[in-house]
Amino acid sequence: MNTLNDLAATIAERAAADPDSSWTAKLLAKGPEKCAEKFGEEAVEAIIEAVKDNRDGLISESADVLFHLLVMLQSRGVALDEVLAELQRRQGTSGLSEKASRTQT
Ligand SMILES: N=c1c2ncn([C@@H]3O[C@H](COP(=O)(O)OP(=O)(O)OP(=O)(O)O)[C@@H](O)[C@H]3O)c2ncn1[C@@H]1O[C@H](COP(=O)(O)O)[C@@H](O)[C@H]1O
Repeated sequence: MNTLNDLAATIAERAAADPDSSWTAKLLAKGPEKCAEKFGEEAVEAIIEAVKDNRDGLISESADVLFHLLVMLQSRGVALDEVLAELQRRQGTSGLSEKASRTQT
């Protein structure tokens, strides 16, 4: 998890950097919609590798997905810690129980 935290900190720093000097700064300068679009593209690429059962491709594309997720969060001012806190809150709650509680009327 340290790697993700370190990457989120780098991305936050890049928000104030010159777009000509950094891919992250360049993407952030294009706005949240572009960051979201890029995240979607990377997610689709990861899906394709998973369907193809290409292990190395899935690892590589998953790294792209995580990086671009963090850029998208940065673009909307959401901290990684907020997402981790939500995951922490869900710990111990079965996904099946949670789904059942939502579908009951
Ligand atoms: N983890 C990443 C990372 N993963 C992917 N990418 C870049 O994301 C870009 C998008 O990938 P694509 O496959 O879409 O390539 P593309 O050239 O845009 O292709 P198309 O637009 O033509 O589809 C590529 O340029 C990758 O290099 C990343 N760029 C940066 N980081 C991290 O962010 C740090 C800061 O990077 P800079 O902001 O560039 O200084 C780096 O030290 C890394 O730790």
